[in-house]
Amino acid sequence: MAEVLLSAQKVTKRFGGLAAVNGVSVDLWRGKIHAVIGPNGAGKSTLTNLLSGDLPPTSGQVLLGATDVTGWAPERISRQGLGRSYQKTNIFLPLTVHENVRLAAQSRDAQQPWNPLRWWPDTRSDTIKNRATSARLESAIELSGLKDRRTAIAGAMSHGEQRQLEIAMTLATEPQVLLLDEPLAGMGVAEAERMVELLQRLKPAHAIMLVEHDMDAVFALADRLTVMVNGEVIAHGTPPEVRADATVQAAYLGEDH
Ligand SMILES: Nc1ncnc2c1ncn2[C@@H]1O[C@H](COP(=O)(O)OP(=O)(O)OP(=O)(O)O)[C@@H](O)[C@H]1O
Repeated sequence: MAEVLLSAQKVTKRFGGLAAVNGVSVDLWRGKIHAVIGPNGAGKSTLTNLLSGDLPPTSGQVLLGATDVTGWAPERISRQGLGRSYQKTNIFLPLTVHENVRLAAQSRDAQQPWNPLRWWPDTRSDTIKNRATSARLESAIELSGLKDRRTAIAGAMSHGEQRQLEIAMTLATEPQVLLLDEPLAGMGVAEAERMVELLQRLKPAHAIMLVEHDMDAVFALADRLTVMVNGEVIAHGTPPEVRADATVQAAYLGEDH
């Protein structure tokens, strides 16, 4: 049976007098893609930041599995199993695909200060740790579809491949929950199709929240949608339910969808 891996309950974020996110609740299920859509300034990025710990909520609660992570630092939430990609690429351009993903995989080890084996150089435990890191690294490269590009310099790759690499780096930390902020932004048709395939590959093992402006991709991928306008949820449901919603039609989707 599918499980809820992340539950945001009535989260609110105020910036002075502005409620950028106002009492929003979202459940993310393993094996499901939950898209959050809305016009510019609707609060989608702010909501993502509240779930990842990049911003503390003014009120409300965020549960990761059974753990209340409200107010935790992003690194701690990441260790607890949440990975996110950002709108702006986070990769090291002079390094290869392999080197970038290795850094991300190693960052997971470096994030375990309580692990006494971490300080033991050249021992069997070190070898075991390195093997675990390598396994994470290889599976992230494979899953992201970059197996044949492992020696490519990141800065010389296409925009679409750079976004794939960013997802590979997120996967190297072995997240259960993935928050993806506009993974298709700026892509051509072929690149967007490749990214849609990648998201479909990631779906079975992860709970995914997708913030995306490309409505064709959203309606092709999403199991559930939340529609935000001015920080508020104006509709939520399955793609057919949302498409048929008169408020959504008027406020956002227009007549094309
Ligand atoms: N750090 C901040 N300080 C003050 N206001 C902010 C801050 N971050 C966001 N806002 C405001 O909060 C509202 C929601 O912004 P947000 O970036 O979350 O929207 P969005 O739906 O992600 O938009 P877009 O689709 O353009 O990325 C906007 O009015 C924005 O100006």
